[in-house]
Amino acid sequence: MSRFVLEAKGLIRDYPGRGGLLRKADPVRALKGVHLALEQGTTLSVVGESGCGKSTLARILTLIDPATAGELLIDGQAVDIARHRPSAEVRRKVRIVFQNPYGSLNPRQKVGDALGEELLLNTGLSAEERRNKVGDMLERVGLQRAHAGRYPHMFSGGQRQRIAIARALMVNPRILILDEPVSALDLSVQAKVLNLLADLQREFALSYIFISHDLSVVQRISDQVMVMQAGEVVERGSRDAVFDAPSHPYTRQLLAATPSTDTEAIRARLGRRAALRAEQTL
Ligand SMILES: Nc1ncnc2c1ncn2[C@@H]1O[C@H](COP(=O)(O)OP(=O)(O)OP(=O)(O)O)[C@@H](O)[C@H]1O
Repeated sequence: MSRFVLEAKGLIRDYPGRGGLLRKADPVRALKGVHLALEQGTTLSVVGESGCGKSTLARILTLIDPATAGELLIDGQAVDIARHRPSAEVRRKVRIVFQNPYGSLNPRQKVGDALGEELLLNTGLSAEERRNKVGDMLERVGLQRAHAGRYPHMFSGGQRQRIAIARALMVNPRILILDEPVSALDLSVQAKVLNLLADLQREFALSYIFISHDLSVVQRISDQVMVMQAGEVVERGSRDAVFDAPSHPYTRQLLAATPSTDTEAIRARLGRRAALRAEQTL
């Protein structure tokens, strides 16, 4: 059996170009042959600036959108990436959490119903068993059983993201695709949600693809990091290798431009490396 829970090979995604009246526009190639391999129980972060193709990649890995070409393997088994909707099996194994839980939760549906619906669609549990499981999961993500009767607007942003994570976990997935999951949250709330994700990963042996433009967040959560620029992977490696000794100029540029105080240490190290390199070339 493959040691990778998720593998993508040569993923290509073309979007139709926006043409004018007189000319047909060329397609936009958002992914230009992306490879990735996610090991069981680890976190692989995908970083890069807006427009580099991160969300396109997330949507293909969850089979929300089809790829134009390439291969995708889940637990070593090839899945059909030309499909527009994931099969029930893939939907159970790979779940996505978006940046804005408000957008992904139905404002008119009680939280308990949103979570219970996952069990109704994917399991044969009775109403009482579903209620119990929903209550357990709400508690597990730091909320209360009674919160099941409330609507999404009655929660803070951080709580709503906990609800989105709980919903993603209802059917015991193996892989979570986290698409900028803390980018809309205040720094202190970010830290709590990141801690929750780390605890859940250990407890449920989850594997994460963590998509973010924020290097200080990526540094906290990742095992492996891959850097994307304009639809291509320009650098990949362990977190420490990428942060301590970035080999691609674009990665160095991203690190140098990261403003958060959290990354003072990164920049200090980068400065030390750059100084060392400069000394060596003298
Ligand atoms: N539906 C679409 N039609 C045409 N082009 C698209 C479409 N969706 C994305 N693109 C283009 O594909 C490229 C990658 O976009 P994508 O949204 O995946 O990037 P991203 O790194 O997730 O950016 P952001 O963080 O801003 O969401 C961009 O050039 C974008 O303009």
